[in-house]
Amino acid sequence: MKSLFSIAEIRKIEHSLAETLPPGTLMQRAGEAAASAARAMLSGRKILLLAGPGNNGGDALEAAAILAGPDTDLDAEVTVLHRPGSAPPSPETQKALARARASKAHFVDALPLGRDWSLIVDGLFGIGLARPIEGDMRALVEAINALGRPVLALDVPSGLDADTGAVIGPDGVAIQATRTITFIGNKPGLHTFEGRDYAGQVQVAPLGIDPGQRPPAGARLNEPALFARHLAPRRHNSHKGSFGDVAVIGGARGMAGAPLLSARAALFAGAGRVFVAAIEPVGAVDFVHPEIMLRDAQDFDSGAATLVMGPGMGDSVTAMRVLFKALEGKAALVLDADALNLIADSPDLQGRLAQREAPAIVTPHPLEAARLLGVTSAVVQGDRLAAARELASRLHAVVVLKGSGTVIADADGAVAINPTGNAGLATAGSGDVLAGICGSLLAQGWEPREAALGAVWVHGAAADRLVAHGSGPIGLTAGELPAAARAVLNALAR
Ligand SMILES: NC(=O)C1=CN([C@@H]2O[C@H](COP(=O)(O)OP(=O)(O)OC[C@H]3O[C@@H](n4cnc5c(N)ncnc54)[C@H](OP(=O)(O)O)[C@@H]3O)[C@@H](O)[C@H]2O)[C@@H](O)CC1
Ligand SMILES: Nc1ncnc2c1ncn2[C@@H]1O[C@H](COP(=O)(O)OP(=O)(O)O)[C@@H](O)[C@H]1O
Ligand SMILES: [K+]
Repeated sequence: MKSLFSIAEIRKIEHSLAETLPPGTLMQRAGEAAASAARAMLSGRKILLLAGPGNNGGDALEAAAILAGPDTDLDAEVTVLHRPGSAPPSPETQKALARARASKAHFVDALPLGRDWSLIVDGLFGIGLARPIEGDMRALVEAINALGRPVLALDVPSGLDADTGAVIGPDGVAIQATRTITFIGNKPGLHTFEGRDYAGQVQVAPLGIDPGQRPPAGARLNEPALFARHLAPRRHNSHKGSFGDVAVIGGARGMAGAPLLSARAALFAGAGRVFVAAIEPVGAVDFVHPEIMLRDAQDFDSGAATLVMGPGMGDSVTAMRVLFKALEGKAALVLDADALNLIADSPDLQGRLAQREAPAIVTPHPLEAARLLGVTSAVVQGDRLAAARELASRLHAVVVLKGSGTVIADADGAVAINPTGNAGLATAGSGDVLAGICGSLLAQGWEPREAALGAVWVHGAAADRLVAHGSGPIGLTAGELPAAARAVLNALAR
């Protein structure tokens, strides 16, 4: 189980362990794990360890004591830049400091210039940082980032909020790590918002704590195990009616492409029949995918189809009317883009959505989520997990809050962060494709939460696959995603 622990949850675990383990045990184990991670990353001889005033600094000092200690076989120059605080360090940090001082590690007070570090270990601040990094420390962080050398962050890149993935501000800075070794359990902030960029590769060091001993975490990473039960191979004796109908409603004037992208994605993700009901119809057939049936939204009878509403839908009276009709009806819904903006403007529509019985998945990007919550997008991004949870509970729907490290939340408060995908997805239309995949999986009978988890995972993996084959991240187009998503889904089903 890929649990993600909040800082409060980690502190609780730490307190309960403190009653059974001899003092300093966890810091020693953290130092050992850090030292072996450093050795695995090292190519060269010069290691610089940054040790801050708290226990994160203690971890770095333990690591230095091991790397430069009497038992080491490492042929390396170990330098420690220690920045004590005004308050005395914890007893375990004091012990670590004494051990590091007694080793062959060389202590410096300022960043030595002109040294070509093979590896920098960041033990400035961990989960105890509660205000922006300022003054000398800020200058140090900026100088380290400017060196562009490999950096191993201990627990969390210094300056990053392990709960939210935001750089702690206002006007804060954070260490740009190549790899992060995080202690006891994985943390949400390493996987969403700015976290993925600052943390680099994330490795968990459980410090000898049996995962079964940890209390359940409030969040987790998305993975195929969460939706695998829907991935059974198709029965031979099946027909198009076995895989559901999807109707994409959108396409105002000048926006005809958006619903077509959703529809193609729905088709490639396996829906039996796919319609586009356009607000402003532009043609009788999609010549690239004539499988898609084109209709006029004004008089379209969607029957039992799953509705994907919003791509390029606009805010016309017709758009409003079809949205209202859909909210009145019993169809499973995916609400995206303009459908969300219309709902954000109308407390009545929000109430109707919250009171519906049928499944609904809403897929806002941060600005759409902000409009729905009546806050700014900076507030949403400042705590993406909280925003997604709040929206799911208000709308009584599964919420997919898009962006780097997409957050999936349901009305029961369960939250997952998606690990697949890359910046190639930052291109027009990729959200339309995601909405289409969500609708397709819903139409095929997936439970809403699993449909959202599956769609987001597959959508991101499709982009990763395209990048692996050289079609991105630069210049990746949304139109390439459906075929790649189909390949990912079939590989999973096999
Ligand atoms: N949890 C566990 O079980 C384990 C935890 N372990 C490790 O402990 C880490 C947590 O340690 P921690 O609580 O001592 O906090 P930490 O991140 O070192 O920073 C706090 C220090 O920074 C200071 N300070 C704060 N803000 C500042 C600022 N802007 N500018 C300047 N100073 C600032 C603050 O001082 P003060 O706020 O009092 O001024 C205090 O001195 C955790 O991430 C992990 O690495 C491991 O040993 C294994 C087991
Ligand atoms: N940097 C990124 N890393 C991972 N996924 C991203 C990134 N940027 C965008 N995405 C994904 O791309 C899609 C963009 O959707 P959206 O913003 O609605 O775009 P559009 O409206 O143009 O289709 C979402 O699924 C989002 O999660
Ligand atoms: K750190």
